[in-house]
Amino acid sequence: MLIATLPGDGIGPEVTEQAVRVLKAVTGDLLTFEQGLVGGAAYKAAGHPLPEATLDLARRSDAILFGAVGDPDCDALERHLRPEQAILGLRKALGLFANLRPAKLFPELADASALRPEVAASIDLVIVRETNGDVYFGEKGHRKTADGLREGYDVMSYNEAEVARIARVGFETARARRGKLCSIDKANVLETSQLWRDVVIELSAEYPDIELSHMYVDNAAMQLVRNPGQFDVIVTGNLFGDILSDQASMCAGSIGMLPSATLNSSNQGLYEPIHGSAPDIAGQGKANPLATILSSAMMLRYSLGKPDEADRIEAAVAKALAGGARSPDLGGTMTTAQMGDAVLAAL
Ligand SMILES: NC(=O)C1=CN([C@@H]2O[C@H](COP(=O)(O)OP(=O)(O)OC[C@H]3O[C@@H](n4cnc5c(N)ncnc54)[C@H](O)[C@@H]3O)[C@@H](O)[C@H]2O)C=CC1
Ligand SMILES: CC(C)CC(=O)C(=O)O
Ligand SMILES: [Mg+2]
Repeated sequence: MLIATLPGDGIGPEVTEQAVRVLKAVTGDLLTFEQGLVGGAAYKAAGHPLPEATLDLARRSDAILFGAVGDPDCDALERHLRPEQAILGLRKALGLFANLRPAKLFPELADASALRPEVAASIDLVIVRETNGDVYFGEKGHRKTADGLREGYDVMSYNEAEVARIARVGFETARARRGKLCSIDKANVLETSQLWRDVVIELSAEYPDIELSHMYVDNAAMQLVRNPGQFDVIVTGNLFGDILSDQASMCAGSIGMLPSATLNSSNQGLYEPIHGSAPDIAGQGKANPLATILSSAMMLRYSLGKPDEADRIEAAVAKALAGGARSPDLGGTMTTAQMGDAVLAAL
């Protein structure tokens, strides 16, 4: 099976390297890895953040292991040449619309959570975030107002098919877990959200066994830190899911701990940590690779049909943490490679 590895920028290559080591240890010679250029690294080498060769590799692969993109050197480029367009472009080109972001506290990390340990202990949820639409993909630009003021705009929209498609993933995910789905929107203000809520309610007729609730996103941000244990599965749009998942990560100890899978309708998937390229710590061996290692476990489970190997990796991460493995974000001093070593030793 072919795995496209797209390390990208900043800490992306550092964390991806550790995940590849773990994948190789668990799968022997089952997987073939082919590396592609993406993000700022691709722009600098080939003049585009998502070169055709990388897109072709991604299309040919059985699954994609993605690091992160984003480079301060590229922040002044025209929007379509910026590194971040690579991840948006891959999600769109491959129809990767269902971004699953599980957030669960490893008990050993209760002290690393920003929440009191007894509150943090309850977090065990999955954010199902739509990643093919919303304000990220709407018409955008700069214009002048009638008064001659500069104005930026980004159009937010979802059509009913897009909402139903992701809502179905939310209902199915809830059915495989504790049976609770919370749809998060801003229907009190946004028409996009009103349609979102209407469609989710219509679809709920097919899922009478699922306990459906709705919450405005501002309240959801508050409830996530007040009592994260109330959530089982959250389904939400691209923008709200992006923000709420970073918040959920800190409830679970660190942004360096949260993995993700982004699936299309044929279960091809892109697997990446939820964090970005972290230029503030890049090149220093300080990045926590566990989110990427846990993403590789999701890859084995969702795209490669290897649930036992996925379990093995997750158990090894738990064992490494129980044995005291801690990178700086978790209050320790271990380097990125030493964290990888600890997981390998625990396999
Ligand atoms: N999917 C992607 O490729 C994403 C790319 N980005 C891009 O990444 C760049 C940096 O964005 P930021 O807003 O700073 O978000 P970020 O997620 O890269 O970093 C936020 C903070 O978390 C820390 N952090 C992140 N991952 C960590 C890890 N594995 N271990 C320890 N600490 C970690 C960073 O050091 C930083 O202090 C930007 O160019 C942004 O556009 C941001 C989010 C996702
Ligand atoms: C760079 C962004 C487009 C992506 C992001 O923040 C995310 O997917 O979490
Ligand atoms: Mg994000």
